[in-house]
Amino acid sequence: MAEDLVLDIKDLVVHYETEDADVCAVNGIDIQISKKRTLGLVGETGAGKTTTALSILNLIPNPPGVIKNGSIHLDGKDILKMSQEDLQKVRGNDVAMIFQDPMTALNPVMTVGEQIGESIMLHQNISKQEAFEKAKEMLKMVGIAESRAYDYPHQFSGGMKQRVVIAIALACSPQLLIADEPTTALDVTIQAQVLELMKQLIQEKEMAMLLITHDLGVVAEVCEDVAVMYAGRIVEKGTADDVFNHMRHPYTEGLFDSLPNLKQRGEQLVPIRGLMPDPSDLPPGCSFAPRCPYATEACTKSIPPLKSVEGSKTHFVACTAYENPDFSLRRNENGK
Ligand SMILES: Nc1ncnc2c1ncn2[C@@H]1O[C@H](COP(=O)(O)OP(=O)(O)OP(=O)(O)O)[C@@H](O)[C@H]1O
Ligand code: NI
Repeated sequence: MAEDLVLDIKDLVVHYETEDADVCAVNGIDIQISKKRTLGLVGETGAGKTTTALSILNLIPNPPGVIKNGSIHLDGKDILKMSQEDLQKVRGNDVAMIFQDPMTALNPVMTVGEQIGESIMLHQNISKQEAFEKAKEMLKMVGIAESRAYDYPHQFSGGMKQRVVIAIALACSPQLLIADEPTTALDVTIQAQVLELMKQLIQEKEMAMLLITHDLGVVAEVCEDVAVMYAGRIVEKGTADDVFNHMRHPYTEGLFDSLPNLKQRGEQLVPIRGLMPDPSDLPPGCSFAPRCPYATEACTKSIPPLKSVEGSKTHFVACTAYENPDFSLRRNENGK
């Protein structure tokens, strides 16, 4: 297991120190991802997901961003201690990142074949001609006819553009693929196809993937492991089965209750009351306490650590309520 570890983040703390505030975007998180596995990082807007992703490439804009603490090992190498030169190599060869809007990653005045070919040439010492032939193969791999290599991005639909972006990302055979809301801009049916493709490629190429999303439906589709992030902390993590079928954190329950598109739900949608706290002014104790239907005074006293759930090696939760051994979430009561 340990030798398969691709990404190992320990106690990462990232702030944005702006003129008028100290934004505590990421407040001490741990993430591990092994080969052939996908971890879904879920949470509301502003939870710190993208900040976490950018940290992995040491791409936090500085100023105002500052990585205050932590280590990030990629295949055993500490990213945060690397020289700029080594970092550049890692960015091109070991990690690839895909964003929500495929157009930002594509050049409108180059054919997609040329663009994929260019990415291949950055990593392999081959001629333009050979790279173009390989680009065609990559297109086929992502389900696009080879003949389309001669077309320009605007001739493709949104879903196909994102497939092209995936082909470019995979041209360097990265060990880790970071996908930040990769399908949010796509239609639901296309979304499922692109996710299915990514899932299949992770297995085939023996990569690891960090999939960032606010959509638990997407996580259910693709991820073996899940980390739920709230106000810069991971409040619950585990296998998809742990988090979907045996959830422990009131925030996770809140996310499920407010979700429109998960199969097993017959109930009414209930949004989580209130808003996530301002990360430059976090409340004392558990950050979710002000919105939590189960919160007691104890929850506002100290920040609950992420503790392993009794009897499980994979499931962790950060919630003071479990100091009472009889506590259980409303959703779990019937199932107990
Ligand atoms: N350059 C910046 N300067 C100041 N604050 C920033 C900067 N970038 C992000 N933040 C703040 O850091 C916090 C975390 O932002 P981040 O983008 O990591 O969240 P996220 O979980 O990815 O959200 P979303 O789902 O909206 O993409 C937010 O409060 C955000 O406003
Ligand atoms: Ni984001």
